[in-house]
Amino acid sequence: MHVAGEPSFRESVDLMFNRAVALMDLSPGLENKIRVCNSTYTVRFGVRLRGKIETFTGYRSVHSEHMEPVKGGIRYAMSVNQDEVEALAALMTYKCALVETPFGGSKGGLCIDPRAWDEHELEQITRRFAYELIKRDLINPAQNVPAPDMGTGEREMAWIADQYARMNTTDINAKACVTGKPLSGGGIQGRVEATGRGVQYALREFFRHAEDAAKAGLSGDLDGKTVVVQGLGNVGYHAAKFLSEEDGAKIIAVIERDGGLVDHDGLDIEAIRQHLNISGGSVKGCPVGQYVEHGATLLELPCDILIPAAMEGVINLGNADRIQAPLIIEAANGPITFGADEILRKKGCVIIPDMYANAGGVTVSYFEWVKNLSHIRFGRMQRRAEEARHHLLVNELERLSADKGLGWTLNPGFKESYLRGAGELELVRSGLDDTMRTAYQAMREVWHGRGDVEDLRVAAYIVSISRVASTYRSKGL
Ligand SMILES: NC(=O)c1ccc[n+]([C@@H]2O[C@H](COP(=O)([O-])OP(=O)(O)OC[C@H]3O[C@@H](n4cnc5c(N)ncnc54)[C@H](O)[C@@H]3O)[C@@H](O)[C@H]2O)c1
Repeated sequence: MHVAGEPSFRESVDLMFNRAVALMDLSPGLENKIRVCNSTYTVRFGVRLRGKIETFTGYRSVHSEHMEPVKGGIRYAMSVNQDEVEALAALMTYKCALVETPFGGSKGGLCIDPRAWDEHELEQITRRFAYELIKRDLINPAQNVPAPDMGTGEREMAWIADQYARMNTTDINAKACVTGKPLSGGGIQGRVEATGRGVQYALREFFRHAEDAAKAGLSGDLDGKTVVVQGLGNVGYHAAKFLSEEDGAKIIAVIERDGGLVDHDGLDIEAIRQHLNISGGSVKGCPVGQYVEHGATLLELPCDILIPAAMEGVINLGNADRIQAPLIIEAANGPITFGADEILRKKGCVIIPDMYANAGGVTVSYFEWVKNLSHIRFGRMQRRAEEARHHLLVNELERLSADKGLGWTLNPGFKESYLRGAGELELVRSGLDDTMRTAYQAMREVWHGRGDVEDLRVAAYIVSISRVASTYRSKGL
């Protein structure tokens, strides 16, 4: 969503980057090297469908290869364009650096309305798109590893993995070419809900710091907090479900494409999701809550926490001054434009930035990638011999990483659970929780520790950019 007169999504990301580097001591050359997108491949391919040839346009951007493989989702939407894909790829670079997953940043997209095609047609289109990217090493376990994003999920990732395996029959690591796969196809437990789970863990961590919550005029924990969620897709649904079912938060409004639902006593998220499944994604006619036709106006509802979890640019110069939430957590990528960010900051609104807030997805994708490369199942160990093998593997991974200067570090929570022989889901959750806490601490130290950093977004950029810069300094360009 782009409002006339505002910078594009990519320009908005660059302007936010510039705010941070203005407070850092980087050479202009290195600063520019980190900011720019390394490459964007555009592909136009034809597929014979419904008796005629349809031409589709897709992209895969690689923002930074300071670490490889590069990582980032593939989005299916009619609004996909080069500017958007490059902005999202840049955010992936900063996100991976912030949560210390050893990846560079990438992103892909296909201009398509996935709802306009049947499943077998989508499979044909996805396999052809994947073929174009695979043959150029833009999907590859060692170089470029996609994942789901808006409009794609486990199903599309399974098709991509299978397409890669067919084209690379001798690659023993083929499964690691993409993450977010179904469990039966080499996926990992907890990946589907990982981004929403990460939003929950991020909010829990925020409220653990009374001083931070006080900056938004809030206190206590999540219990009883009123929440508005935009987008009840993968990220928004899981975040809303976990916050309401496990933390006692009250979801008072949900905003979807064709309207919104309001109930000041709290909405039943599971019931809305069931309605969306039956109605094909429409909230109209939902027996839960009161229907509001112009859903976007609900972003302006008084509430404690606003969670935009749909798409970029939804909080912009057109509505920023009417937003009343004192705390916004960017579950979507780029939901607040550069101009709106400034207005909200001046009003005292605290924003938990996208590169941190939605990093749960890439964090668990990292675990899935490690699982695929290790070729052993994760989870509770039955026999001591097997346990010993796992100990060896963890130690070996770390030794290899140190020897080759790869900079891989196994996150401590993940390693501890792994060595204890915990179940796979426990392993994933504890690793994710640990990651979200550690990354928050890193941002917080910069936010509170320096007199010139006024918000969490700039703090997050400073942490990320410093890490990317130090990789370049140690390895060379
Ligand atoms: N899926 C992931 O693991 C992941 C990870 C990190 C970030 N993200 C980001 O989160 C956001 C959502 O991704 P997702 O995977 O949940 O997508 P999704 O396709 O599963 O869900 C998106 C939801 O938003 C709704 N929506 C779209 N446009 C809207 C609008 N203008 N107003 C209200 N609702 C609208 C859709 O109907 C859908 O229900 C994107 O910005 C994506 O880049 C996703």
